[in-house]
Amino acid sequence: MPPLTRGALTFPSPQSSQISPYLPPPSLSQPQTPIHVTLTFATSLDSSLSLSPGTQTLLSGPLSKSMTHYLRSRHDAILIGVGTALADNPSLNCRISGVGGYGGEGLKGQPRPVVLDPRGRWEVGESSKVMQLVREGRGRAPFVVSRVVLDGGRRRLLEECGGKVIVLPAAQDQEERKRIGWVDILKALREEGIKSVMIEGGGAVINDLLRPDNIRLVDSIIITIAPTWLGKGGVLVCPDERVEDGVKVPVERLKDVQWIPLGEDVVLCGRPQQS
Ligand SMILES: NC(=O)c1ccc[n+]([C@@H]2O[C@H](COP(=O)([O-])OP(=O)(O)OC[C@H]3O[C@@H](n4cnc5c(N)ncnc54)[C@H](O)[C@@H]3O)[C@@H](O)[C@H]2O)c1
Ligand SMILES: Nc1nc(=O)c(N)c(NC[C@H](O)[C@H](O)[C@H](O)COP(=O)(O)O)[nH]1
Repeated sequence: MPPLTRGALTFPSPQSSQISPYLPPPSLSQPQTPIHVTLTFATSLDSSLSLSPGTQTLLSGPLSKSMTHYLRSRHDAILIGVGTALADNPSLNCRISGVGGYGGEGLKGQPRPVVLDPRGRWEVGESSKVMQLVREGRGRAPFVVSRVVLDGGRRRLLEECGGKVIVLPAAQDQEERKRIGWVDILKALREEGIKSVMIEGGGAVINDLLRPDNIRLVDSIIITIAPTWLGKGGVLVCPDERVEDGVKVPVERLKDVQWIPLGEDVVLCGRPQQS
């Protein structure tokens, strides 16, 4: 057991064993289709991710927060939408004791941050926590997935520290041309050597992944439910309704379900029926 380092977290092994079956195996020899995807987020009892768009709301208690960092240690990459990058200025590193920067060697165990930013809205600058952690040797440089080539300044800043911009075309077969297809996004990550990704949100990203044509790409879903209501006006997890032959049907129901109490929160693990 490495010595506890400043800010390092631990996650108890009884709970990590319960969650492990939903995570990518430690060495993914068989390429997944195209990679292992875990969708994970924290929600209130009224299905809100935050009090309002553009604000960060702490929902997870200390134990479920540690779980998130355990999940981060078990994936090659963490992906968020640009709305979350702008609202939260997140660190997107792993702070579990024993990973690189937290008692471990180099950047071992640190996931690659990926920001889905189709129009290049994220300012990758000195004030970004992700970049501060890169400088401190406590996190990897981010990849930005975009439809546009970022300006030279931002591109250089990213590339100098090992990050990059991945430019992908807009989706062809979806009604919203602003989107990038998830198959294309996952394939591009696979080409970068990433075999597993945890997708942390926010609302637009989660609701997009819950569409019938996208949910089949998700291997596992791990949701922290906090004992609080945030009220109207929050950022909701509420995908578009699903209609088949003119009749409304459930969007999705999970299989292989487990409920794991973690402090005052409960964590729901499951797999989509269609994955
Ligand atoms: N509780 C949690 O676990 C949690 C997790 C993440 C974020 N949040 C909260 O969610 C809020 C942000 O959510 P949001 O919905 O505003 O933003 P978001 O993070 O979902 O980002 C939305 C943006 O992502 C891009 N995007 C999404 N899908 C895309 C696709 N298929 N192709 C191309 N681009 C795509 C678009 O630019 C879109 O505007 C914040 O308040 C944040 O604090 C909470
Ligand atoms: N598990 C979880 N519980 C929460 O209560 C909450 N607000 C988030 N939000 C997820 C989102 O991705 C945030 O941006 C990161 O949780 C910021 O966390 P870091 O700075 O990277 O530790 N996630």
